[in-house]
Amino acid sequence: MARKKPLTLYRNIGIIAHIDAGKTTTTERILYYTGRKHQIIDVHDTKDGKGSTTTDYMEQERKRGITIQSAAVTAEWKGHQINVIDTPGHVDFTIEVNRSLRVLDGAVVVFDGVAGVEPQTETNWRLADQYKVPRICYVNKMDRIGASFAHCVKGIRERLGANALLCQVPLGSSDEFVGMADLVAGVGYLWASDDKDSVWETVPLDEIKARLTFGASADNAWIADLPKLRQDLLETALALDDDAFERLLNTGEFDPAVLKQCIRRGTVTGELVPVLCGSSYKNKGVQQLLDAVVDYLPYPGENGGIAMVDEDGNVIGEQVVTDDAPARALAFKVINDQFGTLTFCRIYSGVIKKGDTLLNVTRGKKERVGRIVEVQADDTREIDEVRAGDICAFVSMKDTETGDSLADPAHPALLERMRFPDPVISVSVEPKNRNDVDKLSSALYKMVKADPSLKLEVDQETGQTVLKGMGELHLEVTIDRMRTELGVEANMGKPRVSFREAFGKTVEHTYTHKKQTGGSGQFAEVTMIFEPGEPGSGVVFSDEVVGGRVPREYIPAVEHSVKAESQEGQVAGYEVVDFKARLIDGKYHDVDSSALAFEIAARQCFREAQKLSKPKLLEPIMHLEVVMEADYLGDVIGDINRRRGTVSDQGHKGSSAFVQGFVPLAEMFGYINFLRSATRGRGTFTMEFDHYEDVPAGMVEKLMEKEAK
Ligand SMILES: Nc1nc2c(ncn2[C@@H]2O[C@H](COP(=O)(O)OP(=O)(O)OP(=O)(O)O)[C@@H](O)[C@H]2O)c(=O)[nH]1
Repeated sequence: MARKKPLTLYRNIGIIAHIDAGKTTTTERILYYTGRKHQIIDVHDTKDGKGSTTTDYMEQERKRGITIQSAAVTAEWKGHQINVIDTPGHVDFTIEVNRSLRVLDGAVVVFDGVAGVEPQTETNWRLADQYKVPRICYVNKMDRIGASFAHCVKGIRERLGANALLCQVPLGSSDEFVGMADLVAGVGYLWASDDKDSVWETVPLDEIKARLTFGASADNAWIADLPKLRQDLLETALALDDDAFERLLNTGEFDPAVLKQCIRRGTVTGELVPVLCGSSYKNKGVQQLLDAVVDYLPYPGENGGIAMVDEDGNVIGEQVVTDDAPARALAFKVINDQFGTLTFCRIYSGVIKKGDTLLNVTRGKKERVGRIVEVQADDTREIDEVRAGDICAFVSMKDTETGDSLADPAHPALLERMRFPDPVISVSVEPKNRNDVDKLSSALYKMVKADPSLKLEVDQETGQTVLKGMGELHLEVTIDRMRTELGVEANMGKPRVSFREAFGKTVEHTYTHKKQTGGSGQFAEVTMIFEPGEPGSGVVFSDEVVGGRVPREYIPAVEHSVKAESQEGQVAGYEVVDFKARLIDGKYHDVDSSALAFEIAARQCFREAQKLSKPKLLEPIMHLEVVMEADYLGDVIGDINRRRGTVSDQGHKGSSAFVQGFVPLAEMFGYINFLRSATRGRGTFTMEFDHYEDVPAGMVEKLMEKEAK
């Protein structure tokens, strides 16, 4: 069967922003205006427990009012199929944004018109840069008191470094926000009311001023400048087309279709970032935003295909987005709910039908395609086939995890993998009810499978199950979700920092393992050099033995033993990272040597060498940004210094102040409580992992004492 809708009529977009900028509200309006939903339920209402928005369907989302789970929803607009992924704003869930960006073709970045560019917007913006995702900026909440389009645009230009192209400017702000000037079409839109079905009147640009009755606040200065702003837009956009640009300069004329093509080309290549405005809550600007998604964001493949890699991750080719190629898809999210496993995939090429068999190339396992569903948040619709460019979920796949490549078994190919950060914080987890041990481990396994920024370990000494993640909230939410989604209740221990250890200097060391027990004995000797490596270089083993002084068959035992032992360092039992272990010499005995003897010798050699190397303890350092009223700035900075932090930037944004800096995670537990009391509940902060750093010499014991409590 041929394709029903050409690829050019598809848009796979993400909605990304800082927490509370209005992503969920905007997604809800998109669903309303595209006719998928007939009643608007506001986030305001759900926080009061009055209803449920389509994307915030999980209980704890309603409770916390933040979108934890990103959900993919499908909508139709002017003949286009728009797949929207709503992503959470909280930094502990960056992973959600990360994996969405990997499979999307374009993004709408939502700003709170009052707050402007916020820390998480910056983080997400940089991620979108990394994945080269074309963007449109939508300055939301123009109806709020204090909204300033000018301030927001300044932030987009200066803090994000974007070549912002003003395609719209607001007409009025806060309760005077009545519409917008569309600089591309050269007209203004004035809404009759805030009602969701309110219509707008289209007014010529030069009549706008006369129609507006409100005063000249700073953010209304635009209104006097509309003709100039339009000229700026024309010149910036048409500069991408030599002929059109020349015509504009010589005659003042241009073809509106060419103007849109230029904006589209500039957006797709990342040279331009169109800026729009509106108020999703007051139902203004969402239809225009949808128009811009269709007009300016790329269709699947317009911006190139997806990289294919070899087993070491080296790029070996590109898969073009087309139906006429073997099936290739990337799993970007796995959700377990009461109906089983949903594996969300982006199809890059080919056609996949119900009943097909695919190869999970990453794991070398076959997967049968049972049911295929298109997802409209908590509502799913079954479909028979999916094609290049589609986003869908496969039901009941067994072995596929986030980041895995699926392909036609006759044409396997690995697609570029997603990168996930290592977790920096851990908690011990035990079942509330003693009989639930098995249920808990299977639930934890499911959670970890669905979220690659979680890790599960067993503490060697205590035998406790340890869950590792990206932040306190991340772990709390995971435990909460196990309860609500899988019905397993668990108790969490105290959150602990994932410290690491490293060799302090290069050490050469020999260890002889000799044991005589009755008959046969044990004998092995190894001489090894341990060298500290660059951050991120990992554990590298090299066999440099000459003349068979350690027989070949025992070398894997040495390597295995060093790697296993590096999981528990000599400073305080943390993983030892980034070193090179060189096996340079050794001795053996014809009768008494064995793999086990060499394993023991290597283990002891590693332990003693690490102790001799003046080992270092490393701790995760977080990037922190705090926003508060200016009066509290001094207290907040003083506190950062007390927590062994450093301030990298500080300043004022309107009546509020901000401070940025770096702080050790070990000093940051419960920071929210400090901030609440120090700022009378008005301060907010975001924090994310930045890098590992040596713990200062005098602090190691103190920290370890604190950890032991
Ligand atoms: N005044 C005003 N409030 C808005 C607007 N859009 C959203 N809000 C409100 O802002 C709050 C946050 O909106 P959400 O849509 O939940 O924001 P979000 O970005 O999805 O938040 P997270 O999912 O928690 O990251 C809610 O109380 C919304 O009603 C707007 O245009 N104007």
